[in-house]
Amino acid sequence: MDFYYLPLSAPCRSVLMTAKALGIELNKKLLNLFEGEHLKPEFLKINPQHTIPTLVDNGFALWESRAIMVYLVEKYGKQDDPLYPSCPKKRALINQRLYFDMGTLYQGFANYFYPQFKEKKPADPELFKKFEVTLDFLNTFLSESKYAAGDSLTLADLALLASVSTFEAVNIDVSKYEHIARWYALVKETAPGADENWAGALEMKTLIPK
Ligand SMILES: N[C@@H](CCC(=O)N[C@@H](CS)C(=O)NCC(=O)O)C(=O)O
Repeated sequence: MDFYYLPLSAPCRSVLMTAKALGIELNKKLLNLFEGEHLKPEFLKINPQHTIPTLVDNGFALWESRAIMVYLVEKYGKQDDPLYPSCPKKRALINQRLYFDMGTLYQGFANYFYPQFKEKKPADPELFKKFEVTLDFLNTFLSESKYAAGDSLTLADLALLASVSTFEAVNIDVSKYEHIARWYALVKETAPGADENWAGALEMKTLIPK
């Protein structure tokens, strides 16, 4: 399976951790966004939306990290795999966390951080406050269970771990959020592929404005 990615990208890292958890070997292909490789015709043929991560499984191309994660478990995981169990309620909770991670938490971070490195704008305290509201939500979710969506590690933890590692790498302190801090210490040590995730997250430091 070809996997187009960059280590610093949080969505790419969550797929890498999923593959690791499932014991899948990916044929990793670095795609350098900073050099515009994602806009070349050969990549646009695979993914017209030109985003990474992108997976190509025997001619079947898929992008959107959380869709890739779910595909990998459904195609290559165990029956009723604990990463994404078949019980509709358990699955629904995992999906809720995945959509929250994409549309609220990471979006809140991106709204605050991206203008600083993309447009060289100063940090906006109002946008930071809005981002903190999303961290409060995550803290509340994590006060209810050991892992992000119940008593065991699921895809929700892998996606959220990739995001929170990115925050830590760019010096956003989550230690004041009691439940995030407890959960983060746990998954950062124990999630499959956590080391590779952290090594990639550290590359985000290159984007911190000087
Ligand atoms: N929601 C998408 C986000 C993908 C995304 O925006 N990836 C960035 C890198 S982290 C990218 O490919 N940017 C290049 C572009 O959008 O042209 C996912 O989770 O896969």
